[in-house]
Amino acid sequence: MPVVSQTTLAPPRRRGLPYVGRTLSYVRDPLQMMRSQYDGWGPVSDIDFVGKRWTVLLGPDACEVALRNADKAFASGDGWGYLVGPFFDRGLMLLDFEEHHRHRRIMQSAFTRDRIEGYTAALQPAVAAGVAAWQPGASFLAYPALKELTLDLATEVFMGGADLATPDELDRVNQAFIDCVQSATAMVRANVPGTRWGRAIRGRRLLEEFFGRHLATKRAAPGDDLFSVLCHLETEDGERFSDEDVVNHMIFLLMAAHDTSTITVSTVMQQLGQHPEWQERCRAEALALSEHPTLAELDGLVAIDQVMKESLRLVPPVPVLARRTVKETEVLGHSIPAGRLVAVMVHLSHHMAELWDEPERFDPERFSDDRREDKVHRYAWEPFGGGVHKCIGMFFAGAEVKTILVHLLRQFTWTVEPSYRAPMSYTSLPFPKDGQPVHLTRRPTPQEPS
Ligand code: HEM
Repeated sequence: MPVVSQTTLAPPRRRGLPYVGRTLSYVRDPLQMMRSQYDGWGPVSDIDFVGKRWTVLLGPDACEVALRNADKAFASGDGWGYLVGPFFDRGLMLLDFEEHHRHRRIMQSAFTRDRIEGYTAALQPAVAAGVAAWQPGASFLAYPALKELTLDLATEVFMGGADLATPDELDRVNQAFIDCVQSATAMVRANVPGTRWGRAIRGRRLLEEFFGRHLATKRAAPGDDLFSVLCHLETEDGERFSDEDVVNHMIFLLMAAHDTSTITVSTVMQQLGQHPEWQERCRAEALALSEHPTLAELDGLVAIDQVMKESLRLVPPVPVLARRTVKETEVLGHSIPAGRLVAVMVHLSHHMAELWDEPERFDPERFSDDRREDKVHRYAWEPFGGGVHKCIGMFFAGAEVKTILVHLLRQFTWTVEPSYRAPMSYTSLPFPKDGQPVHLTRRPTPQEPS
């Protein structure tokens, strides 16, 4: 049966500057760029972006077609591959179809509830100590402090502790990740010294060498950290990851987990700093938990959960998902040829007045049981994506974000100017360029948790 019907039209094309196209508009203000694209050109249209022609999908109906991928026309690896492929080569998100299914089946056992309970337990002392070391002040830069904290947590939970490497080496590993991620919107996409792409190539080499060097130790002794777990996973049919697979998956997992969780907590801190009533509600929940909250306790949080979801709505850490068509296909009456890069712009769905009541307002209760605005459309709220590539670390991410928030709320209070709008960078995953200052104060008489 033909997938593309006789009545389909090519998507309308919005022309921009040669080669650069709409890249600068996106980097300046992605939401504004998406809105103007949707209002003027509809849910399916073509643009030039970072040197290529892309079909842009906007709104939940169009995003759903690509993410559900019913006719298996959209490949993730070839889409993301254009943006960050050489640097996250053969990470789970870069694999497709049968091969993706096989690797995801093996990796799934690293993300069972039991495993996440183990990782969450390992997080608790590390978060408590990390947060306790913060030096409060009137212009405390929340974002870099959170980034350092989540990197330390990744070292603990993903790699099995700081014994693996010296602080200097960990700094180099961190920088290598940053270089790899920042390649996404590079205009020069070749190994030219001094360019983002060139730095990313060196970053990838450093990461391969780092994980390759520690692999034998992890293979030799089973442990509870993710690196060891990946080395020892085996399905019922005896399928395991090769050494190369483990290195590729580790590099991708650390990238996938790090900036995403950091920006989520950072957005929550901004919002709670501007909405003291919500900060107090969340603090009351945090103080009611045991010293080292279990996964079940974190699951029972109501206000903190709503605030986290609302922050992920306002600032989705992955605003656009990349795909490439492997055959001609159709989206909402528009034909898309084989081989076309496709940008699934989920960010806009989070801000559409058709889906959300006053979308620009911070209103966590929209996620409460009696409102559930996110249920208006299956793809209205999609910070973790959808379909077969939906984030495998979603539940772990929730546990990590909540753990950090619980410890922050117990140890500190903070405020943020009501008029403050974070100046965001969108050259890779979003982050506040000014480090997101907050007025942070240690709580005078921290109540002992019950
Ligand atoms: C708030 C934090 C996070 C957000 C918002 C997030 C978001 C996403 C999104 C949107 C995707 C889908 C990409 C696509 O379809 O193109 C994804 C995939 C993925 N994420 Fe996350 N992520 C987060 C945290 C994590 C963590 C903590 C881990 C691991 C511990 C992780 C591991 C992965 C992996 C392996 C994939 C690829 C899944 C596949 O292709 O089958 N993520 N994530």
